Amino acid sequence: MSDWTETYRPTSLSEVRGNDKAVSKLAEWADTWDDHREAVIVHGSPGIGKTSAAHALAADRGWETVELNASDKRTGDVIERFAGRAARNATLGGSAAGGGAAGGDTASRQLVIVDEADNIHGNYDRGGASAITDLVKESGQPIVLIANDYYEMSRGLRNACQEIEFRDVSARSIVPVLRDICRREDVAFESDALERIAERNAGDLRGAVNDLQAIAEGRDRIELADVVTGDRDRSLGIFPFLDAVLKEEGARDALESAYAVDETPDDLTKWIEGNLLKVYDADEATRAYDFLANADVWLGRVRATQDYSYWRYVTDNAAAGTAAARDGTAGGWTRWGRPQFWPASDATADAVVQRIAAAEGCSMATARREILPFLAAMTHHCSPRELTVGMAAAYDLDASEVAFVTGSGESTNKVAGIVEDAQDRREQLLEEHAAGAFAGGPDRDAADDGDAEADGNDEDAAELGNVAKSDGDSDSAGSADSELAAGDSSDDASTDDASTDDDGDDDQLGLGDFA
Ligand SMILES: Nc1ncnc2c1ncn2[C@@H]1O[C@H](COP(=O)(O)OP(=O)(O)OP(=O)(O)O)[C@@H](O)[C@H]1O
Repeated sequence: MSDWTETYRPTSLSEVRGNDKAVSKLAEWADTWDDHREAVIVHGSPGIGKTSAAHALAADRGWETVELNASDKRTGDVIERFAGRAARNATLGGSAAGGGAAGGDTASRQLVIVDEADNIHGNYDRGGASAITDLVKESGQPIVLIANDYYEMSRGLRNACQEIEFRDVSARSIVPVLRDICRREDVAFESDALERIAERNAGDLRGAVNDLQAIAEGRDRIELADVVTGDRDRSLGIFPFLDAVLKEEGARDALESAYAVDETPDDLTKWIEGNLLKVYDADEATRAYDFLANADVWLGRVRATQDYSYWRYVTDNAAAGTAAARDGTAGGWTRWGRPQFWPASDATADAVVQRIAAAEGCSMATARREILPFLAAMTHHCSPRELTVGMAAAYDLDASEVAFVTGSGESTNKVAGIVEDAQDRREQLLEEHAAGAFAGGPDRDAADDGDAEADGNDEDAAELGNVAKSDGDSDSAGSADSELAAGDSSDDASTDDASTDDDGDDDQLGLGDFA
């Protein structure tokens, strides 16, 4: 049987269900392209017809299409070749014509469709999102950028484009599509059954069509009972599973859902752990982490004994426990992400782990397994910001590394601002630190006041930031060091602050310095 989502893909804009306003905006964008020459970002949840609408638009206008995937590194080059400067006077087929760019012969235009455009950052390796923004601005052909998450795209790119939001397709609009397919496939149906399929796919038309096809296989009539049984029988995808455990189901149902997913308990545990904080509040997460810790203990036992019967306790804790830790249910659509620490060979992960291990004096394995997950949980999506800045400063993380730990988009302003502040923080601390060690700069006064904040020896340097020492000790240590510092600094302390900047003693700093 061919894939029904392909067989019944809309071939004209008039066949795209729901989103009438968005569809007419898209048509208007295309028809006025010669006047504005801007790209458009079409965004919304998966499976609601964004890509189909772009193709249908081209078909209606008689335009060729070029479909590119933003997560493919070559996409930037391809856009540059076909839609960038070079395309000003030539069409994709190579004909230097009055087509596309020159206006007039719009029939020979090509519509460039860039899928997963919210993944553009980090994957386009020649200048990142800003380079692609330039290409989009200068494009000689209309470009449709398709994205799930509009705000994952850089502000520059967003500003350079028009925006059209596609909303989830209501169950009411999904049912007629399913009905139509049943008629064309000669499958009889009970209306309740189609309604049930539409409802359980909550706005995702592609999901509904896929479900319909799975249930219709081997049947010439679909009844409600088939759909309900199908609910239990079908192997559950990981995203519906996460919906079930983290948002919708109680412990028992969540456990059954876990059995229906085609993933091993250790992978399931990672998926749950990696996505928990997207929906759980602090209290729920605290309870859930207890269960996940138990799951981890049982995973350890499986590894140690190779007795896979223990897996059931992993699933009990990870699925049923985590579901039980939730206070209520949640709705809406959540962008579930792959667990962050799977690619053990990932270069960014390795760089971060190395930096943590060096700073904390622990092994890479400890940094990877025991520290990194905590940092990720504490700074999820860069919140709280102060702590994230502290972490970035402590381990000298760049934007890709902050993005990796926090799960935020690398090219977002949020991450860029944090990296900048972290850099300032490092410089400031080094300056303060150096000033204390040599008592040269403005901090000299503080040292003289007996604050003892500027103790320059290594031991205390490691504690810098927690240096609110008790008075007893600090007085003598402080004055002794102040004298030493004064002596040391006699050569250069009278010069301006800059002389104290570059001591190169940043290896003395630890996380405590920044948090
Ligand atoms: N609004 C719609 N009208 C008619 N069919 C639709 C609609 N939305 C989705 N479909 C069906 O689902 C399939 C997938 O839709 P499409 O690829 O356009 O979704 P999408 O929103 O681009 O998803 P993604 O963000 O995952 O790329 C289509 O081939 C079609 O069969």
